[in-house]
Amino acid sequence: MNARSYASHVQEIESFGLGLNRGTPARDAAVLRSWQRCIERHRLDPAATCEAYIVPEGQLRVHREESEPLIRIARSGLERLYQQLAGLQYVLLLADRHGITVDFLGHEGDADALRRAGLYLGSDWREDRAGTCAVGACLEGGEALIIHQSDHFDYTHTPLSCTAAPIYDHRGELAAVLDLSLLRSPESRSSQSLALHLVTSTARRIELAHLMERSRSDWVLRLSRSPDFLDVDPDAALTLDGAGRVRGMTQAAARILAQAIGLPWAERRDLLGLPLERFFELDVDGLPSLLRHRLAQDRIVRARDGSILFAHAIEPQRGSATPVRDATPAPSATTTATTTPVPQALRALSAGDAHLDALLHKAARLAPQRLPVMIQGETGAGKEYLARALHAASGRPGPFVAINCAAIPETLLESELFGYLPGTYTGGASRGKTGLVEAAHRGTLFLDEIGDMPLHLQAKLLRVLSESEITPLGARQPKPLDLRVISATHRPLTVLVDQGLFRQDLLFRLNAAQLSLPPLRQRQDLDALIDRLAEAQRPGLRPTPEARALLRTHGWPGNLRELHNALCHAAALSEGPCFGPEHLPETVLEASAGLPQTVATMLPRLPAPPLEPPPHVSDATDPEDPAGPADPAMALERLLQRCQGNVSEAARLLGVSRSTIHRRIQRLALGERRVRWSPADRRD
Ligand SMILES: Nc1ncnc2c1ncn2[C@@H]1O[C@H](COP(=O)(O)OP(=O)(O)OP(=O)(O)O)[C@@H](O)[C@H]1O
Repeated sequence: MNARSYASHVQEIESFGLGLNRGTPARDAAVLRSWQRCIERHRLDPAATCEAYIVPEGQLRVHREESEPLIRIARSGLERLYQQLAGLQYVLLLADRHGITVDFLGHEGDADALRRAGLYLGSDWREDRAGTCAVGACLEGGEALIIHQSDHFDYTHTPLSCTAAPIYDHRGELAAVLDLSLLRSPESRSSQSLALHLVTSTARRIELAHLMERSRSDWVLRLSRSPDFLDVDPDAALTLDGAGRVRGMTQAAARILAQAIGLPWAERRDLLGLPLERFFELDVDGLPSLLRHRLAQDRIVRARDGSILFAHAIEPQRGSATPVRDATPAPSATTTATTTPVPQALRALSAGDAHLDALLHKAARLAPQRLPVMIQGETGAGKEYLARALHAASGRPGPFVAINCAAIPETLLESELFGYLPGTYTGGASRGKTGLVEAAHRGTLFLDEIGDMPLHLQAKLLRVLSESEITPLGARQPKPLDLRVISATHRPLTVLVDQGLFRQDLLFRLNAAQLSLPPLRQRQDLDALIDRLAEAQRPGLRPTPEARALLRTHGWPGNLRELHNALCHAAALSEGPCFGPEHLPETVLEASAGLPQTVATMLPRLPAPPLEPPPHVSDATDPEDPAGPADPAMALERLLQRCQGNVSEAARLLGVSRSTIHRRIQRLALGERRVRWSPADRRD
């Protein structure tokens, strides 16, 4: 500790406490308010220093469980923000309303330093414990702010620069704080202005996503000061019941409503239940005129305080008369007096299919246990989604690490899985490498396509699982490991066991519990799924009756992946609130051949599909055939499109194995990355 700067830090705060330098222009007003609270309300001593505090694991689990719906919704926003800042050493924390970090993204290479500094899962940043800090001060003041270096009250935290924004729930209650922190930062406080902007806009988007998710049976009114990004990234949103009364709002919407009627911000909860016409020259009957079929610049509303806004109304979802879900479970896949409650992460996977709901009840009971689970299902049926939801519902503090055993070349699989010490390999990383198995310590290891794992690695994996410890290549001492394993396969593993290609003892260990996902063609919730996935593409987007008829008729060999792709296609080609048959991919349109004449005549004409693949199909689409298209990535992509993303079908056409196709996908960087881990997961 640098004695001089420690002394001057303490002296500045003590002088402030004595009223000697109040109003100093060098400090932001929010910082001074927090210092004052620390001294007068929390009775903290600036001379006392205290290391960051990480709550015990059991306590963290309770906090994560309580925040689970928010964590799930916030996660993609967090990941996008983290990617935007890649390489800048920022750490992202999501803290709950009690100041406990319930989600975290940071570079695992710095894990020890981050944990010591409190930039870690479970860290407690309440102001009355940690003194002035971004999370604590944001929770107290309810405003976005920067707490830069010596703004911190406790000298221990003065190397950090932290920027935080509040996340409010639909009732206007402060629900969480999003924080962007740096272990080491430039001297100038203004260097964090961009971080302030990013963290504020991400918090706004999380609030919007949260509101949208819980408002399926309500009208949604989105508002912006300018028409430019109104339909894609509005400033604010509120939800209204059938009588036009306010049921929910984002923070920005609460500010607009409060300002419109001159209500102080502190009384924002009183906005709920008031009719739309109290705030605007508009009532519920006027909402249809604000649907997206009109140009954004023509959708103008005037607030009662005279301000002008641009608006976008979204109708309640048809057939979704279900009351709003919050912590309240939906009628299916949910709670009864006698069954385990189904956590939101799992509930989100079903749109009302009875078979799937039963499976999700079983999954909810399995989630908190360490029992290995085997997920079976056709390609694209959502095995990895289910594994992620099991992890989210497990409360395990470590990361979710997914490995596709078919996608990693056999020669690399061992080092990827188990890691190695420095100097083990010529050409290996000089610092050695942490394997993916170890990276999943205290979290969940998802082994996709487990049937493709070579026999000698099966033996090694079995040892790791039986002994709960791992010995990286080149190491003498094993390291203890706390792992939950979920595996998935579309192959009949018992047949592989009979053929001597899969170890029976490993199979017994991996499938202690089984979950079999139904293929999409057997699900009863297809209609609701179509609406949900279309909504995710573009709010309000729906199929025309003809397009819906086609989507219902299609056999969906590529399951949810294929449905997702079809709706991306439809969203990309259509404009306005509806998409028709002409916006669907050809593979779906081909189903029109089997439709009743009345529907078939409404469809666009297509060239007749060939009954057999043309004889040159394997040449023309083989990405490695010199006679094929010049761009192997394009050829492989075309082949996969033709097979609706069905890797088995593509492999059959090319006469190669599924793993070969997976390897080519990876080498040519097509589609999703098949080996994934959260940025926080790697320890090398
Ligand atoms: N519950 C879901 N809701 C929305 N989309 C989903 C869902 N499950 C899966 N998808 C879509 O399907 C795609 C494939 O999902 P996932 O990777 O979980 O399938 P899989 O069964 O593991 O596939 P594979 O066997 O090919 O590895 C996802 O990227 C997503 O687009």
